[in-house]
Amino acid sequence: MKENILIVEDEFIVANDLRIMLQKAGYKVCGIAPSVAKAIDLIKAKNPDWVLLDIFLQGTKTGIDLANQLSEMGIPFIYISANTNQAILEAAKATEPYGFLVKPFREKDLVVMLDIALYRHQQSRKFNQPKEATLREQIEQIAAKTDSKDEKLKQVATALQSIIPFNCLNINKNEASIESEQVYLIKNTLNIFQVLSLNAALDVTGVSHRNYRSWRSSPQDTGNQFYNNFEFRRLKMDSLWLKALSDHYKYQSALCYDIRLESGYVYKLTFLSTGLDSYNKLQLDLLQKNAPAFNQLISDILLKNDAEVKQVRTARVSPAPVAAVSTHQSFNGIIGESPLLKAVFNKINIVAPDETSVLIMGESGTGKERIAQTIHKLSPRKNKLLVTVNCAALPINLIESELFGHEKGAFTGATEKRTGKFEQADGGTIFLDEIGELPLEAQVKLLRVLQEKEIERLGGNYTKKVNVRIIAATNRNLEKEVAEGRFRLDLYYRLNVFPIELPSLRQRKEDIPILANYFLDRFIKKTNKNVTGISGEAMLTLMDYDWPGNIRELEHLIERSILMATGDFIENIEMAKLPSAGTFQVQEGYRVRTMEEMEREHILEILKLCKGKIYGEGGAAEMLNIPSTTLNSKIKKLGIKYEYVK
Ligand SMILES: Nc1ncnc2c1ncn2[C@@H]1O[C@H](COP(=O)(O)OP(=O)(O)OP(=O)(O)O)[C@@H](O)[C@H]1O
Repeated sequence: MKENILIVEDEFIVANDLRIMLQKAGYKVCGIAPSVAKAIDLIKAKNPDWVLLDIFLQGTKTGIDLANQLSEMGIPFIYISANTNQAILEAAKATEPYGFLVKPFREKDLVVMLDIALYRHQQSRKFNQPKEATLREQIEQIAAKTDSKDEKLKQVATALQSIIPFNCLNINKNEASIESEQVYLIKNTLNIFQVLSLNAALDVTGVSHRNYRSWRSSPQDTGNQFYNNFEFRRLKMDSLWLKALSDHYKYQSALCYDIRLESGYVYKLTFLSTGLDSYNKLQLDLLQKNAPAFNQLISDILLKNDAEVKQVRTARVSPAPVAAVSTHQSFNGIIGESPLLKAVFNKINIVAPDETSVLIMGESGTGKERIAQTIHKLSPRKNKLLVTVNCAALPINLIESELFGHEKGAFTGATEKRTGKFEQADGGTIFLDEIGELPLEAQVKLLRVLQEKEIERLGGNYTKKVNVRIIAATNRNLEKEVAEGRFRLDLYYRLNVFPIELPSLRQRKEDIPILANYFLDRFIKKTNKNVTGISGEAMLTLMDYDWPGNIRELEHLIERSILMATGDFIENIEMAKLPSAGTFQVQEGYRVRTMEEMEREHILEILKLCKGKIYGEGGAAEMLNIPSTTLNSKIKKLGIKYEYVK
């Protein structure tokens, strides 16, 4: 039995057409609502599994207002609207729908959109549940320990990082006087959490008790809300204490959430981050879902011990020389302990045992391939092959034959039958690196492998079932590739079921010492140099750099520095010079575009500019100065479709 769907649409004819299409596709339609109020009534009465909703409806409320309520109720939804105004699309996108279908649409588009949406929803349900349970369990375990309250709070702060990254968390009883419970969990430059009482925080920031008391009277009604960038600056104007704290520690965004205890007391959680744009609605939803865990944190840890919170002063410590040691704490060979990386480990643990496709996103050199290897190693497929394909390195005319194989005589030069990478990976995993470089024709075939689990060799007229898990990686923004017609939307949705975003090295600088130490240890074993460590000064140089080449750059730099070192320690670090403007450099991993690709991009750009018009005055043919018949045949040959131009 297919899902029960509610249609929220004020145009009766459109709603009725939709109903007929859905029923034909086997779905049950539990009602049609022309307004948000009616939709809420129907949701209560009929309990739909999904909602299809238009944006502009009868009454004052829009589909976007309803979408926010649907998220709170945990009901997935898809927009169906004729509206393509950018600002409205942005607002709709922020509600995180499972899809957006632009009217008018074909019946086939609706069915495909729903099919993909259902699939993604099933997957996200599967992966979200254990995450919520984990935080509750973790806090339960920490609360049960015999450690001191400060120690427990530090452990909680670390555990929380996988859900909400922050540099400071303030837990504060509403309407608290200066003596009452409030605590600051502050991450210092060495990535260690410190527990500060209010008095200690005042001390560190140099704010007097008198000032604080007078500032406290200023309105603090932050509610459940996030404040990035400009909003954060405005928030600071409302609370001078927040301003003093944030200016001292350089916080630039906040996420506020109120927790009501059974006793009726309300505690305010304020997460602060040094990032400009660190918080979003998704994290507010996560806080809401994890409210019982925070309740427990306050009741079972914060309020358990009435003794004064020990004052710990922050101090900027210059790192001591780091000596190379041969034992490294690692997560299956992935070095690093930053909360951002730990969040990645958490995701790997969740997804590795599953069959789901994984999409790893991150800048070049952040370790995407290493993550793929670890997922394979921790999966039930570990005893089978992990086949790696670098899509960017394949010659464009051989990509399909490389991936799917070919029969003898399939094309000129195909003198032998060839088994493709997918067949080689049968039973195991295929890692498709730089997936954003895959041409559209190969994308269609890849989609087929994902949907039907079968491949077709070039020149073969039969299909073959394959059982392959797909891990893909990209350093491109695939959403942008989709928007520009270079990447198929349906393939993107299929691949993006379980995204893992790898932070750049500059986002997790606290990992630099441990990584540098790891590479140092690895390389000194290979040389006969007597280098035993990195000086504190040299380490500061490493910490101050921005690392455009990420871990790969650090790895090469340490190798070079060992060779250059003259004493026991690496004292001098010579950072690579960035190419000066105007110098053309082919970076590692960069693929030179073929003439055909450049031509395709150029034509697409002009077509967009002419809004798809080919012939006549102001048409693309005129702009490109070629006959429209030539342009037409190029469009066909290059596989440019009308929908890419819109
Ligand atoms: N966390 C880590 N611990 C230790 N070494 C790492 C880690 N991450 C990456 N490396 C090393 O850094 C180098 C670059 O990593 P990798 O090739 O996985 O990056 P990538 O993101 O796939 O790069 P590209 O996008 O250029 O393909 C490799 O030598 C890898 O072994």
